[in-house]
Amino acid sequence: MARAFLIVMDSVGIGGAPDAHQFFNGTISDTGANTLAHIAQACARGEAEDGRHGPLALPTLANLGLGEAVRFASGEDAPGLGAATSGRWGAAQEISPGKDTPSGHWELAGLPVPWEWHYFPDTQASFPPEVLRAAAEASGTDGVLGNCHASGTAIIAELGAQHTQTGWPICYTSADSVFQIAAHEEHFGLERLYDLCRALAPMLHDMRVGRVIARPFVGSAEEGFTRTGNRKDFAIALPEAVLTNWVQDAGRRVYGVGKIGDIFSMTGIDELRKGDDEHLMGHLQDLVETAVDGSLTFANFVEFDSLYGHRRDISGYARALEWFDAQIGRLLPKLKEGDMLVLTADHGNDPSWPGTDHTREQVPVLVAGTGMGKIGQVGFVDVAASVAEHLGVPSQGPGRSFL
Ligand SMILES: O=P(O)(O)O[C@H]1O[C@H](CO)[C@@H](O)[C@H]1O
Ligand SMILES: [Mn+2]
Ligand SMILES: [Mn+2]
Repeated sequence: MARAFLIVMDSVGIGGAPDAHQFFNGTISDTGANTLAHIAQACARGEAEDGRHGPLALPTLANLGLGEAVRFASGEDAPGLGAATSGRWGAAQEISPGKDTPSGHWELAGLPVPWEWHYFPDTQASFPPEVLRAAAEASGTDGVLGNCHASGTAIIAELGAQHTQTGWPICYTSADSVFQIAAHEEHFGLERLYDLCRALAPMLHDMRVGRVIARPFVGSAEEGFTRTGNRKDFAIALPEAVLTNWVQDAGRRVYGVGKIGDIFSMTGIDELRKGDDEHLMGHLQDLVETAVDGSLTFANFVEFDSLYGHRRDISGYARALEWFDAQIGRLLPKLKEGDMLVLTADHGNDPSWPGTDHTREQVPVLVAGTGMGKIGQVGFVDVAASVAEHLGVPSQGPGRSFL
């Protein structure tokens, strides 16, 4: 029986979103942002030489049609990424009014976000007094630090010492609909940080804030502060059934890999495997060998976004892409008869763009296992419809299969 592997390369956008101009932060819009093309162009110019060298080398993804998808979506060149030779390729546009992880994944799973997210303003005080009061009360402190838009690594460098002295949690946000709380794992306590996030989540979800995110860190003022892998997202619940539910309701098994569990609040997921991207790749390789007939494996590889996109690290992003490409190259020959593997993304995060936020872009849709050729223009929801059709389960969303 057919199996499906749906793999999200977090933030690997390919430019060309027709509504990019609407994503304007008061200084610059996302028009022209192009994560993949700008990385490839920087590599070709010899400007991404940290831990790697030369033009971007993604032979497996290029064979599946990644270079073609970039050129199709945006008209921009992706040097080093030649013509498709083995896969089916297209470019997908998002309609949800958000360029964040939940919006992208929900829509890829067949559900465009049916509401406007609440965003906190990029002003001197980002959060309203009642939210600040609730945060201080729930943490048992006299106040909170931060209360602003920030990069997570920058704000712990700036306020980490004050946090360990006062015990006050660091609350910050971004261009996404998020309320993030950074706190020291030992001084403040990891479980206490999770409890704080859990306590605040209902109030923030009622305001249509998509996620409350625990951002624990360790270290000292002398040695510097570093975030740990114990990040935890408390996401708003999905208002309707999505691909994972459709598959599960048809009596099939659904494997989640990485952040998928958090993003879908575990709805429709039978089994979740977690870890850093290297471990996730091990889980994926294992699932290609062991996932049961008729199953869906839904994976997210987040480090493109979290370690390199937000940090505006072009070399690091290129290294991560080259590592990922080599791993997928090892995995494809292990696919079984009847398997379909789809590679896509949830939004952009152009490391050459000003700021540290996501960028509104189209995303690639690369399909292995169902022949080759151009799919062309599709919507995010069409990914869910296509996976459902491949598995032979009823598609309940607005998408149309491109198979
Ligand atoms: O700068 P850090 O803390 O990594 O924050 C990033 O992580 C958040 C959640 O993915 C995004 O909204 C972005 O702001
Ligand atoms: Mn994302
Ligand atoms: Mn992100």
